[in-house]
Amino acid sequence: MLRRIIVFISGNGSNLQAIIDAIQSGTLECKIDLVVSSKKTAYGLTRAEKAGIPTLVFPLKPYQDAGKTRIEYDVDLANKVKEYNPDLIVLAGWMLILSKEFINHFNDNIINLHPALPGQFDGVNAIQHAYEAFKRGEITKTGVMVHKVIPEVDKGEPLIIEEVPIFESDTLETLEERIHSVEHKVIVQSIKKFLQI
Ligand SMILES: Nc1nc2c(c(=O)[nH]1)N[C@@H](CN(C=O)c1ccc(C(=O)N[C@@H](CCC(=O)O)C(=O)O)cc1)CN2
Ligand SMILES: NCC(=O)N[C@@H]1O[C@H](COP(=O)([O-])[O-])[C@@H](O)[C@H]1O
Repeated sequence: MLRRIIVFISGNGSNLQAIIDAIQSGTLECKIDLVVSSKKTAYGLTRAEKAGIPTLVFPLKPYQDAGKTRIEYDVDLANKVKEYNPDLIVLAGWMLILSKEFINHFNDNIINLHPALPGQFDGVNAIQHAYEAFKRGEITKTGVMVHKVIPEVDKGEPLIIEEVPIFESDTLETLEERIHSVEHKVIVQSIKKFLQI
């Protein structure tokens, strides 16, 4: 029986595309049941639609505008996602912190892709922070990890960690390109490892 995943995005979706491509090439034997986006403008939604994958746009702003809480948002999102009973939820550029009220519905079956080494640059803009730290002479390398999702942001147990070198000749753009290339490989490896497929 094919294992079923749901992919969460908020933007470009190049990592979603890497998963789609791996499935279509037969490298990854699973099915994307749904792509969830926190942004209606996310290009990843176009990628999903082109691949025939159902999408759910679930922005936070209507909740904020209605004076509702992040918990209410998370509970409603969890109830929608639970209907699919996924084997795994993959956060691939999902830019919202999920509360325990969401996480606890899915029995630790949530993983997140983060463009930094464990404990190096948690949160948003990790690649930029790494580049600036390199320019200050504070680090010589960065990396990519996929980790289990727990309430503490980017503190979950890593599944895969891959170091990424930074060169003196790098610009932020060349470093971003190198990191994204590693991400597209690691995200597929992590799904295979987690699902043991
Ligand atoms: N409970 C968890 N939720 C999420 C995790 C996690 O490890 N535990 N990983 C993140 C992904 N992520 C880094 O890898 C990350 C994304 C976004 C933020 C953040 O500060 N978001 C702000 C909004 C920022 C914005 O709108 O630009 C927020 O949620 O208020 C931190 C880390 C996904 N969720
Ligand atoms: N803290 C989470 C975070 O920074 N995630 C990062 O968002 C990008 C999404 O790219 P994509 O939309 O092209 O897949 C990726 O670089 C991913 O590591």
